[in-house]
This record gives sequence, structure tokens and C-alpha cells, in this order.
Amino acid sequence: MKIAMGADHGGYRLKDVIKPFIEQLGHEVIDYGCDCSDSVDYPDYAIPVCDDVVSGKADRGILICGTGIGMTIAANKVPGIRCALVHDLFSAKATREHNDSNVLAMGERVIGPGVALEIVKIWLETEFSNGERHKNRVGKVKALEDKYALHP
Ligand SMILES: O=C(CO)[C@H](O)[C@H](O)[C@H](O)COP(=O)(O)O
Repeated sequence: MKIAMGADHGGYRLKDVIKPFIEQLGHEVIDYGCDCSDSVDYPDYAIPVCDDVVSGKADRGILICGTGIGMTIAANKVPGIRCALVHDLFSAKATREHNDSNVLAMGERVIGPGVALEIVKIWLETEFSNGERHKNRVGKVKALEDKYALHP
């Protein structure tokens, strides 16, 4: 798969640990930065990743900031994005099976690299469930994008 990645200054160190790990798993990474501790704004890094996922340039996205919360809020403003904030292994599997999440967010100030790498592996390798109830619920979430869409 092609995985788009982005981080702010609170998450770039974890991004730089996860990136080679994803490549070792056989995936291609599109890295939108950032790459140093200079203070930046998380929406500027969330949006290019989400744009790639929505357009199909990337299959999935991974976003990292200090808590993962800012990235999650920004990502879920983009129609077509289902971004899950995950800091445990159970949720990594469940959000793929139940929510068909296409973007994963994590907080470098919340979890260590060991857990983060396990989360990434599970999240990349778990398929969306075929269960009708999950498809129905994701469909209702998609319908919200039309209901609350801004009109030009
Ligand atoms: O958006 C966040 C918090 O919800 C991210 O964790 C940011 O990385 C964090 O706010 C950055 O904080 P800083 O004090 O500017 O380093």
C-alpha cells in the first residue's frame, strides 16, 4: 500500500521511527514532514495527508502530533476521512474492523515507539469487517458529510 504520513513538531520523532518500519513491511511512504522541532501547526500537515487519501494517491494515512488529538480533529473535517485516534492494540484492530478508518492518529507524548509500531502493524493488516451492521453505520457517517456540507 501507499501510506501518506504527516507530523507536527510534537510528533516528527515518532514519525521517523514508524516510517522505516512501514517500508520494511513492504509499503511505500509519502512523507509530508515535518522533520524538526521548530514549532508548526498540525492542520498544515494533516490536510496534505488527507487529500492524498481522498484522491486515491495514498491508500491510508498516518498522522502524529503531541497527543494525536489536533491531527484527529483536523483530519475528520475532510469529507471521506475516517480518522481514528489510537493508543492501544485493541482499538487498532477494532477501528479497522468496525469503522473502516482510513487515517490513524497517534500522540508521541502519549505512547512509546514500541506500542506505536505494534499499533501500526495491526492497523495496516486488519481488514474492514463484512458485517452488515458496520457497513450500515459507516454509511450513516458518510451521509452526515452531505447533510452538513457547506454550500457554495
Ligand atoms: O494538537 C495537539 C494537542 O491536541 C498536539 O498535541 C500538538 O502537537 C500540541 O498542541 C503542540 O503543543 P506545543 O505546546 O505547541 O508544542
